[in-house]
Amino acid sequence: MNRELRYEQDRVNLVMGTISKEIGKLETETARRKGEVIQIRRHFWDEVKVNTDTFDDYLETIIGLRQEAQALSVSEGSHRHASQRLKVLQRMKESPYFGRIDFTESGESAPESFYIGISSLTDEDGEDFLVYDWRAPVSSVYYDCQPGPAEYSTPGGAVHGQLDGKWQYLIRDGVLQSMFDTSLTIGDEILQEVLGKQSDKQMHSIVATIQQDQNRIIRHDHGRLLIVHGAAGSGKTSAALQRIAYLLYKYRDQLNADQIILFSPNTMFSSYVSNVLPELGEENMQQVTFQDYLEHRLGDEFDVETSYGQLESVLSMGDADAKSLRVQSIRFKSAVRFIEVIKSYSESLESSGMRFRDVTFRGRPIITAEQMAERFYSLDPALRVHNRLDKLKEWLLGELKNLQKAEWKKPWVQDEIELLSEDAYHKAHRYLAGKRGYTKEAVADYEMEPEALARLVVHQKMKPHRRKIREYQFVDYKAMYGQLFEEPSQIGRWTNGETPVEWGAICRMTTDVLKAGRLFHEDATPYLFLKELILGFQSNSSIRHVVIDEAQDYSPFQFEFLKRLFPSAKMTVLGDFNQAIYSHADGRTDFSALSGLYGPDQTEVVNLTRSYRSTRPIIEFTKKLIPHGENIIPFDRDGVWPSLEQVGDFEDLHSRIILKIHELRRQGHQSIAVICQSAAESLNAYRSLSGIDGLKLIKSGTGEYEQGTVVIPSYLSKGIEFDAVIIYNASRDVYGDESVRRLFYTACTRAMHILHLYSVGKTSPFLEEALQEGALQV
Ligand SMILES: Nc1ncnc2c1ncn2[C@@H]1O[C@H](COP(=O)(O)OP(=O)(O)OP(=O)(O)O)[C@@H](O)[C@H]1O
Repeated sequence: MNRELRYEQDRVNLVMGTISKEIGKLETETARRKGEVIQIRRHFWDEVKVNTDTFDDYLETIIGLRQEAQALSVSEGSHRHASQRLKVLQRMKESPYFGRIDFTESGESAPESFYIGISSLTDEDGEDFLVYDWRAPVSSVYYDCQPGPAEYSTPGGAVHGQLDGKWQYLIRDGVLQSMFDTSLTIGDEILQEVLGKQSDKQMHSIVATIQQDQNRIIRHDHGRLLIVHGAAGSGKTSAALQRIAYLLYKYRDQLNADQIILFSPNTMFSSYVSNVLPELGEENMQQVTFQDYLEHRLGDEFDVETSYGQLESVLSMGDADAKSLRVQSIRFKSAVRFIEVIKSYSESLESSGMRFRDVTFRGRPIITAEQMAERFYSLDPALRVHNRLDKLKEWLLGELKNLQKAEWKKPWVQDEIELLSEDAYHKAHRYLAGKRGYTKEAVADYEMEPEALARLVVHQKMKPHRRKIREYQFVDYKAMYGQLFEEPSQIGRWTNGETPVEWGAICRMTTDVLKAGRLFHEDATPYLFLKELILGFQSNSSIRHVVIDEAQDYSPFQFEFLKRLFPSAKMTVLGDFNQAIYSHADGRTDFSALSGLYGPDQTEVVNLTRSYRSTRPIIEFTKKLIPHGENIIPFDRDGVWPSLEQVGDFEDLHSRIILKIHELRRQGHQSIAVICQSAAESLNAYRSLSGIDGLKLIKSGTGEYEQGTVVIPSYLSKGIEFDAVIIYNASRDVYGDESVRRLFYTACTRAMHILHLYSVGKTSPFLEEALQEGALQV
């Protein structure tokens, strides 16, 4: 070992010693805190005297409860904090840092060395930093600068100086394996090693090898909207997660993980990425799918088609006319123009067209929809729709009260009283006694008046009606959305006379589906949007950052909706239009439709063109599947070229796939995916290949990504990666239509090390260029 390495190893030893001591202290601390939490939980009620006899007793009880809850929350918080720090230190024990910069600040005569790791560490006195957190201001120099003049920003202003050198360390279990002068490019050697590994069940953080353009995304900190358009495998998801960790660090006094929300394509993806933040000692942000949100908001009203359901339906349509109609419907209803239609339509409701539902009581309408419409339009037209609805609501509640007065003498009330259970009777007695001022002890003295009981019975009977009115269930949103499609020519009012091609047929199709109680996926957001415009938006102001991954799959309509839903949030949008798999994105190649969302001053676009996931030969091949693929730059990792086997029939196909999987397993590949176009094709493939041991079928409901050998539909493989990918049938029959090119590209770009394609019969035209240019072995 040369002198320099020995010096560095000694330093590693010193840092490791400090880490071990801190771990020791923290282990004692976490055990103590844990004991404290258990103790408080166990004796929670012992410490609180529950007494509600008098108001003062009641108040004392509440105060006692609150104090105990506070003590519990403080102890739990300290325990959580200590455990998180412990986890980080345990990771640092394997590798305390990964980088170093030698930086001479202007005015200083000698450089200072800054060692960079996943978290900060000071010496035992807490005075000197042994390791700087990768998110500390000075660490940006490591990711951003080349030797020479350099600067970094701090809350107190920019710090200028000279970067004298930049080093990378590979430390395993406290032993320095190697160090590289990485002054010019960060991490080629270490990146090679990281990327050459087998894929994992879960995504990992990339702190040690963040690249300069990715760092721009991570540290971006101005404007409301950051758009990242990047090639498959360029690190969009990774950068987004690192960005969240960065924001949590930078704004640790003002921001917590609950105020950040990540929109994922599906729950399997959510589980796949859920490890990155905890690995860095941060709590996970909230994760949701747009589909879950739709289901949550609309599931009670409709059978809502999922995005995958929509995709499957388009993929499986044999009738070309029906398919074209559906695709046109999807495109029109997802576009910016339709947002304007819905807005104008909702404005038009101010003067006419509001639809209501009869309020019925005991099976007969007591206030009809027509009466409500009449009342609504008799209100001051200067009032906004939702204000008029408020007034209508008050009127309805008043009407209900009047009705209550009229009802109590009716015979049905006596019938109900006779049918009251003993328990219900006693409850009513207690309740009325309380209202008459009888104390608990004197309840038995109260003699219930029959009239009071009758009124109470009617009041109770009307409870659900009052609730429905308070929830505005008297507004018939369904009818109002349906009304938009009742008379096809009316849309011209809101589109300057232009009517979309086939609009009449789209209207008929939509009306039929709505009548059947279903809602097409493309109608779900517009429907919700209309509902919110009518009633006022239900927004969530506590969310400060919204991160949308696989954003090419969201329609402009959905973005507009999300913007209104989270009015106080900044948005980070990550996507790749070459992987846009839904019909609404056809023809779109970038996020320009989003430029109007917050305006150009608030919007920044970053392009990532370097791709890391796959070996160079795989990227060279996949580049040839898409327009302008030549712009994608592969990270130079060697590997075998993708290969293609044409087979005569499915029997032959299955026996070859089985042999291939055995071969791949023998070579040590642990995650192998047989990627099919659709769910239907996946099911067939799975049944035919079920002899392979441990084979799993991934379906749209699969919640957790399990590693191994899987059969998976192309659209579900988004965002995930596999050591080896087998394209089940890259034939003209399956991938012949231009509309599935992006789906095909998405499937092929999932491969890290090996990509093998089969084709039953004629091959897909998407492969022609690759075949001609020798980027695919046959
Ligand atoms: N700077 C980096 N250092 C190490 N690994 C990286 C880096 N950038 C990306 N990777 C790796 O490349 C792979 C692809 O990254 P990621 O999934 O974030 O890309 P993506 O752009 O979201 O891909 P896609 O759009 O295809 O889903 C992952 O294995 C990730 O760990």
